[in-house]
Amino acid sequence: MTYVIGLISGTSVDGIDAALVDISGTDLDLKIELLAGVTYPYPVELRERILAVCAGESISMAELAELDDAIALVFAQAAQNIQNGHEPASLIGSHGQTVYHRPPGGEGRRGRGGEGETRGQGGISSSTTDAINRVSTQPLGYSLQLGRGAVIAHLTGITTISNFRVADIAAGGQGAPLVPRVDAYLLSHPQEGRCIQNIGGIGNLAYIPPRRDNWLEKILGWDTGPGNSLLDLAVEHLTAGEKKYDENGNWAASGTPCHPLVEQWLNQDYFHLPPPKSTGRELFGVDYLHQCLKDAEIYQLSSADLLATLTELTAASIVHNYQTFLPQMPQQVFLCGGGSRNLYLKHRLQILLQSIPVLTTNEVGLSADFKEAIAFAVLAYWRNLGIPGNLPAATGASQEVLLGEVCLGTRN
Ligand SMILES: Nc1ncnc2c1ncn2[C@@H]1O[C@H](COP(=O)(O)OP(=O)(O)OP(=O)(O)O)[C@@H](O)[C@H]1O
Ligand SMILES: CC(=O)N[C@H]1[C@@H]2OC[C@@H](O2)[C@@H](O)[C@@H]1O[C@H](C)C(=O)O
Repeated sequence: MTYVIGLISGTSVDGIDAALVDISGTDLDLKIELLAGVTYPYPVELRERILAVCAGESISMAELAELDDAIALVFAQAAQNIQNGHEPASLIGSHGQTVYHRPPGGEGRRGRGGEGETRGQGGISSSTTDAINRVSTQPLGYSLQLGRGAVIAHLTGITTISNFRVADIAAGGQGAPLVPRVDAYLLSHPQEGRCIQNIGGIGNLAYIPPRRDNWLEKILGWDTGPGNSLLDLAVEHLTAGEKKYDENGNWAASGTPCHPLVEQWLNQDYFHLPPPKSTGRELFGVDYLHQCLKDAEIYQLSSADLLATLTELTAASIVHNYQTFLPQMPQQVFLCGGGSRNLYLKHRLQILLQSIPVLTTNEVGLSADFKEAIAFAVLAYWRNLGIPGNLPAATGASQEVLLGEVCLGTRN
């Protein structure tokens, strides 16, 4: 029995998902039990500051330091609170808050894994020379998550693992998505091929073939495009900030999607980029939404029609990714993330996927709301055991690497 806390706030910036998880096993025998799952909302002012930075607002180094301090503090408080009523945890895996993500080679383009190790004649190895030359011609990705682990470890007294993305990026990967390896070990099926589709601010999938033969080598994953980010921004725009999202998709359900607009938007580069690929609000954020609003003007859409059309973009982009980049369609699709609560979006996905059942991970015993937090608890647990956490087939990294930097707590 190992009690681990997983902490994450994602691209929706809706709050800190905290999960207290009892973990056992290592990979094929990995087992988790969710003991507690709570989303701790950000203080309003802090959320606004984070969203401004995510939208590209310039801030000074002093402001960046203050923001990191504030985020680390609320993450540490979430770690303390999630343990109430339970045995203390021995480890924390904290994703932190993404405020900037640049895929290798710049936005929307894929990274390239490194070459294998070939020793030179003395001096530094030729692979080191190759790696240095490669970085000078093919820039690495970059991903910044605030809420540094050292502060969380000090405040909680618990060893904290954080900054999970940088090692994969250093190996030429996208640094995201990182959950596919966890999804594979927790949600594979002996006969059924499955897609585990997260719908957070950004959508991302893990494709898990049936658990037979060399199935582990065939697992795939990448970011499909927008999840809720454009929808949330549109609702905030339409309600002057009164509402943050479209509850159950009810508003969108009262409208009609404009299919010519969806086709126009699906023609954009990101949706045709072959995996590995990752994205964020840098692409599917405020500027993208403003362009969508301009595109929509000629169709004179109602608010409901606009939301129905943005919902259709999310649904159609997910299905487009499956039809274009998967070796074959899955037998089942399991949704997770807050978007899995959007009943209209789920309905549209079911219509577009026809006979392929669209379920949620709740129906296979894994919390759709806290799966990402659980995943970072598992990634920290693996890091602590010296087990790599990335899936090179998903991120494009040149090799498996240990994910996360370890900050020792005083309590253990
Ligand atoms: N009842 C609901 N109806 C419709 N949408 C909902 C509902 N509950 C949550 N959501 C959507 O889910 C979003 C939060 O989802 P989630 O917490 O998975 O995002 P995230 O983890 O921050 O994103 P990412 O996975 O991209 O990092 C909300 O902003 C909202 O758009
Ligand atoms: C840089 C970053 O935070 N990316 C997120 C984002 O949110 C969803 C999608 O894009 C995913 O790739 C990733 O997070 C999840 C937890 C991942 O790494 O698997």
